[in-house]
Amino acid sequence: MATLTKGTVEDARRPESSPRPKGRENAKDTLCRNVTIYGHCRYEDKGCAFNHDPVKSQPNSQVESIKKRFNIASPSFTPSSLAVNGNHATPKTLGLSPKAANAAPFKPRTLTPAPSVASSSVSSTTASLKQYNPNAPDWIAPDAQEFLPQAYNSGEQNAEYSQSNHFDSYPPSQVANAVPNAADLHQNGNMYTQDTNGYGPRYYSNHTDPSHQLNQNLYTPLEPHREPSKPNQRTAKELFIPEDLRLKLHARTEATLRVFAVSNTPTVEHYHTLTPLTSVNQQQSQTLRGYSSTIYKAVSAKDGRTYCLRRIHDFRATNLNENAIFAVRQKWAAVRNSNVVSLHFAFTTTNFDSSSLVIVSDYHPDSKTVAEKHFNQTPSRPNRNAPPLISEQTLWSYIVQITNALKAVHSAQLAVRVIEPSKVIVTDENRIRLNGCALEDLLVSEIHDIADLQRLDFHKFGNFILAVGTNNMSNSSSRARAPDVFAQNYSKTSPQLKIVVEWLLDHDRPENHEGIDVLIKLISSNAIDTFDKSLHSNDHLYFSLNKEIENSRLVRLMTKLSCLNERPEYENDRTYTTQGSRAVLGLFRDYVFHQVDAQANPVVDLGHILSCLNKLDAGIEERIALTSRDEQSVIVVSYKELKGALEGTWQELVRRSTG
Ligand SMILES: Nc1ncnc2c1ncn2[C@@H]1O[C@H](COP(=O)(O)OP(=O)(O)OP(=O)(O)O)[C@@H](O)[C@H]1O
Repeated sequence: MATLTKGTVEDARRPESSPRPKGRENAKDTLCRNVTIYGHCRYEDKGCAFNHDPVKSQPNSQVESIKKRFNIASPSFTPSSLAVNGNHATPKTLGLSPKAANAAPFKPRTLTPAPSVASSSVSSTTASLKQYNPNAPDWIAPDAQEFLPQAYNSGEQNAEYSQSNHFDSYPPSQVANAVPNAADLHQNGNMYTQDTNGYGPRYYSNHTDPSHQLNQNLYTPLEPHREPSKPNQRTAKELFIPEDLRLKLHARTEATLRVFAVSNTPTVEHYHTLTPLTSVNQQQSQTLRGYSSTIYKAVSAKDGRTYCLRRIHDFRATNLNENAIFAVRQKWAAVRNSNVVSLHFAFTTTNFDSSSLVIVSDYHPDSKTVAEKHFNQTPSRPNRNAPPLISEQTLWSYIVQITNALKAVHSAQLAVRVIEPSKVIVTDENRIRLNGCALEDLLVSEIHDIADLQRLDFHKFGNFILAVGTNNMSNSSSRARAPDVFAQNYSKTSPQLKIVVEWLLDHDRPENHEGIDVLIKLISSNAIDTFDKSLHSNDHLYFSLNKEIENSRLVRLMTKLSCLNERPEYENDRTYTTQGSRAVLGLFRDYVFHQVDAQANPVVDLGHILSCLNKLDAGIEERIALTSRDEQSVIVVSYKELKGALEGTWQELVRRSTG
């Protein structure tokens, strides 16, 4: 890296001018500045009196020493104008320090052997500084661990990650405060104790040669092949999560956070901020064994998560089936299946205006019941007699998912008992979950044989498919005709569908003992199709996640830069951000974010910003010229050096932080 301070920048800005030494006596011993700056001097053969051979001008050991001393840590680099908190500081205050000015020829005073570049360390750097100027301030940041690619070895990878806490610079306690459930993240993913910017080893074991270094500063297009768009057709959106996915996740966040400004709902047990999800009309319907019910989302004071509370109105404690309450806590809470809404526990309360039974389950934001999704008549579908048919593919997907749910429930020696379009919720595109589990058990205290209840689950499952496939969830007389209507709708395209529905409906006969495994065989071919689609969608999410990894490392990087830049109050040192590594980082911030054009209009170029930050994060060898705002100081620095400066300064800050 070349550091050009006020003394030298004059020459740097004068296009390769002939040097004008004042005293020519010792000129032959002095290395020509054009050689220092440009690598050669045009006036070498035209009478320039200075020395043009760096090797001759210095004893061998000193050449390396010079290189080393003129680096980002060199005390002579103090930009003459670096803004403090956005204000342009006066060049006088922040200009070239007198000590640095004394160092103009960059000539070592003593001819001691220089330490090798490879073994640079705090002490060696400081030592060379002392040779250069014994009075140089010791503000140099401690050397950071440079990005040194390691041989990739999956077995050792985790060990390395867990040990390399020197990269982890975010104090865990602060993260825990900022991110809810950070403790879980620590346990499960050790997410915040890894290499800060997400860089661990990226080498394959047979590619240990550093010349095979990967371009880690580039976004990695992992998606499957598609027609490449022209550069002018590319948009910033391609760098981020797909718009439809973003909107979907955003809608979920909104649904979770949305509450009424004024609410008179009470707090029950440790659940507060109860917000009804059921409309008033829905509350009045008494579809649950004559009880009316209301669904709330509520926040648990214990863990801060949002749960779903189903309140059964006017439920007398004397009707309570204690065995069922116990089963919810013990058995149902243990059923964890991707197609069942997980139950947690149930309790009675008098905190509402009447005594109530409350069942606590997982909350799935922005979900609808199957009835709401498929049976609602809308103005766009005025012909009630001919609602659009649900596709065969969706129907198979529902069958496979409910079979998966029943497999888990029946294996736990339980029965669902309520499988209706209003008690199955759609939580994503065609993703359904049984939402009526344990309801009947809690509301009715009759004791039944579990095998009978499981058999009836199949029959109810068959009725559910009929209702969805015929777009009819109404009374039993129309249900009687449902199999024929269903057959008309689907038998031509999928005879197997008819066979499965008939098999399910046949379970109203007590002597039918065929269980879930027979059903799984019947639907196996379609289960494979559904599985394949699910894997495809999983892949798609991974592609999106990959982009977010690239972006999240930049957030961490920007967090560091923001913490380091402009800290005039730090240790009461108003010059903290205006010297050495911090000053260079300040210039880099200007270079990345505060670009202007020739007319001083701001240039906002996302591509430039992302590319610079990625290069910094990867610490590549590419060099850039950073210029102070008053254009009086220029420093040529590589991203690798910038990264070292950033990490070192950050480590220093974290060590001193009280967090
Ligand atoms: N666990 C849950 N997470 C998120 N939303 C839910 C959950 N359970 C139900 N909901 C939503 O609450 C609303 C009401 O659900 P509910 O099960 O009471 O259906 P319903 O049509 O009102 O049935 P009923 O008329 O039998 O009470 C629906 O919009 C549903 O999507």
